[in-house]
Amino acid sequence: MAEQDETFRSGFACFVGRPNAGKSTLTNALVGSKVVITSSKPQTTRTVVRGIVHRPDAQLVLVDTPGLHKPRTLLGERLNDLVKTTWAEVDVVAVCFPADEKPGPGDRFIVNELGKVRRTVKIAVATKTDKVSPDQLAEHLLAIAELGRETGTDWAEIVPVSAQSGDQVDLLADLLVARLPEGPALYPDGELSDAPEEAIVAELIREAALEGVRDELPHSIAVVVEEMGLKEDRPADKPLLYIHANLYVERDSQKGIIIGHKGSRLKEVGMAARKQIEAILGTPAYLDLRVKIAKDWQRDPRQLRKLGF
Ligand SMILES: Nc1nc2c(ncn2[C@@H]2O[C@H](COP(=O)(O)OP(=O)(O)OP(=O)(O)O)[C@@H](O)[C@H]2O)c(=O)[nH]1
Repeated sequence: MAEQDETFRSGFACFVGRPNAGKSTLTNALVGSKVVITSSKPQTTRTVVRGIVHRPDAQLVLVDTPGLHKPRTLLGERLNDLVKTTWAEVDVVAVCFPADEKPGPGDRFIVNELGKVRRTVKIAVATKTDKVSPDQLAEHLLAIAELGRETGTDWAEIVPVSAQSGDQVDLLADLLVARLPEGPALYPDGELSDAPEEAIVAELIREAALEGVRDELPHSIAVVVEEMGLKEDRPADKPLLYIHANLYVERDSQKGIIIGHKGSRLKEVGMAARKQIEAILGTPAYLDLRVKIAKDWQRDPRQLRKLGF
């Protein structure tokens, strides 16, 4: 009997490519009707969740990064550093090369920079394949492979797709999902439009806190983001997002589980949550996490309101 693979995967991918490469259209094609655009304040976030692909076997979160530019100023350089930080934190980066245009210097620059981010899986996507003949497409795929060789970039896959006709879009989804780590869904299923960033941050902290202790603390945990904003004393090119969040449990014993020996577990929770938050919001973050006891909050309407339920 064939064994069924019941692994659930979740993680982050981003599309990069020169302007007009077809990134947005492809995102929409992958996400389908379930488009989720989280509202975000441009001054606090540099990465935006563009869409979430919900599948029975996986959740793929597509994030946006600002365009990478040839740096002409120090600020430009710092911005590019931020892009690279995001690239390093997502699980897979897909570079889009429109099939109706030859890869050029702009593409080379992006691929070169991406090549410096060693760990992240890179996939090349030949977009807009409906616009070219099979021969032209073959030539295009060879040019992408060649660009990979010249820049020392190891393409995990080279996939031709047409977001317009839908051709190979499912295959691309499969290939992206295959590169995600095993893990639970990061967002609730279904519509999540305009989820405020605070709610996303709270959910990520909650997930991190429950990791590994789900049996001991089934639902007795709530997270409230008390304060969140860019620190004002930072230079514009070195933003730091300050987040103060309270983690509420019901009992003293639960507090002990969350905090761990000499605070070791809480430290891990904070680090794991911070990494996810930074990957989603694209800004380095400082997370001030405190554990509090809200006795029997699950049964107390006043407490529940305070906790945002
Ligand atoms: N024929 C065809 N056109 C496409 C396809 N994908 C995108 N386009 C068109 O190409 C143009 C650019 O597509 P976008 O998805 O906006 O490209 P983008 O990379 O997000 O562009 P920027 O936001 O400028 O970076 C639009 O006019 C799309 O309609 C495709 O698969 N086939």
